[in-house]
Amino acid sequence: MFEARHSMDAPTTTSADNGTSGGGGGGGWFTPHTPPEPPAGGEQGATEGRRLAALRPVNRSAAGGAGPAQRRIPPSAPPAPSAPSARPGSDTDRADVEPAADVEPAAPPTATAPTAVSAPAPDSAPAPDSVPAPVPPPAPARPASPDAVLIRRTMAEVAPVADKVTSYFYALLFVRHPDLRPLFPAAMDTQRDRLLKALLTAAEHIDNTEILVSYLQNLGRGHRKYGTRPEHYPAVGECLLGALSRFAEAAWDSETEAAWVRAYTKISQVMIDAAAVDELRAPAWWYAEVISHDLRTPDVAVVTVRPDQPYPFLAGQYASLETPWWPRVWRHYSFASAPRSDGLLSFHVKAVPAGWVSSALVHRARPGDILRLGPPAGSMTVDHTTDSGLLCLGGGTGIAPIKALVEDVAEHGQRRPVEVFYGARTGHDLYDIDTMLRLQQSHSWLAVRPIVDQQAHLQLPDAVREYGPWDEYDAYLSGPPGMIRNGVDALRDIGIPSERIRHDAVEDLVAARD
Ligand SMILES: NC(=O)C1=CN([C@@H]2O[C@H](COP(=O)(O)OP(=O)(O)OC[C@H]3O[C@@H](n4cnc5c(N)ncnc54)[C@H](O)[C@@H]3O)[C@@H](O)[C@H]2O)C=CC1
Repeated sequence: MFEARHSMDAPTTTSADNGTSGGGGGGGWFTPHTPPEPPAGGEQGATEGRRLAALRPVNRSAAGGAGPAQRRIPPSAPPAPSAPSARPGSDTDRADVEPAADVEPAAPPTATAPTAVSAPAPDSAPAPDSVPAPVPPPAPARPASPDAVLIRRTMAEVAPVADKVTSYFYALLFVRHPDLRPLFPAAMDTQRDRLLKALLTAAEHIDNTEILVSYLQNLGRGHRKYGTRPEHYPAVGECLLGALSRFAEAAWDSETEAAWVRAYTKISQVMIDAAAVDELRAPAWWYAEVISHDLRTPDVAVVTVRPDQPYPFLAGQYASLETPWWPRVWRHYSFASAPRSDGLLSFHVKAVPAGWVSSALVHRARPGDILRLGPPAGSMTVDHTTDSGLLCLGGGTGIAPIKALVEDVAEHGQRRPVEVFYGARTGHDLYDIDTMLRLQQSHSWLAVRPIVDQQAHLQLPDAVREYGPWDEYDAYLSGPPGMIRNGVDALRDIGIPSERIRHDAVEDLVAARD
């Protein structure tokens, strides 16, 4: 729940679960814009009192609020946040996967799971030597557990009224627990949108402990930056059950309620435990000062920042990022370089209409501004235990992590072939082609092929079919959701097995315009 993704946080996945499951049709999982309905009084108070006790996870955390790292003072005071004057739209630059691809609004833990569960992530914060293992092929389907059956039945009933359930849930949460309101962004549209999507995923994956736990651990760690504390979880669970029982009347009975209580207790416990472990070794967030701001086109900027503390990550991963102008609104951006000796991080940001964070980063951010960074996430990383070639498709600003992967291969000194297909709508949109061509000049194992839609009269995935063979290659895709979907189809068509195709989960990339 809760914040789904990551948001994901934006989970990375292989095409074996390409993130297209669930939530795509029907009930408006991605675009609810109806105003919240007021909660219908306290009619469920007594029942939910019982639930509250049942939902309370064990608090194993040594902490509860911000640890020492969170009490840091930014190098210089960020500008005073201003209240949003318009709805946050979709910062489609990867990140918003809030989609809008990137939105990652602050939220207390709402239980949840990704609509597309990501490839298992490492338990610990990524370190340069902790490359995630390749994702194993999916296990053969097992019969659903009784709890999963009940949960899915609930989800099927609420799917057509997803907007209402989401609105009701947040209304309930903020009326009953007004102290939690400050953890969320001022405008809640995107957050409302994410909740049920996450629930749907939880329902779909409740039996898949390995993947679910891994996802939830990431989610728990990622929630630290919101100020989420263990005691928030029961409140969220209570309101979740309140909303589900109201809108899934036909399916709801004591057994169903018990199944949800078990599921939520498990979900919240995994998140709380992961956050507690993470608290011992990493800050909940990093302050990062903008060091340079390079406007490459009227709407694409390369933003380079210096974190206030060491920031370990792997090439191919991404971070959530908050600007001082839109507090508690987070978007995901991929690191555009492999880790550098000077500790600087770069992001490629495209301003999109109604994309609050991306527009601020492109049009407002200047050297000296202070941003906040969440922990690194994602497993679209290079497997250095093999010498397979890398077939990389980067569409638009999706070239950012591809460039990082190329640098990573270069630093490891292996002579493995890397073929980069860099797609853009027009020649002007190939804003990073000079960098990519310079890399090609320096490395004989690297081939960079720009594909301009207007000139080639075809899009990136189709262009790849004309080259090859790709039998000895692992594939990496990064770009808009449509490119990922079509790219995965094209690559499977030409014989690359799903488990050798890596990309961030499509949900996390869903942009309003796509
Ligand atoms: N900024 C970042 O760090 C990252 C951004 N992204 C995502 O990349 C996207 C970049 O957006 P833009 O630069 O506006 O890219 P764009 O929309 O201009 O597309 C770039 C290229 O991708 C291909 N493409 C687009 N849609 C396609 C489709 N439906 N089927 C097949 N091929 C298609 C085309 O070749 C096109 O020229 C955003 O959705 C963003 O969320 C992904 C990873 C990292």
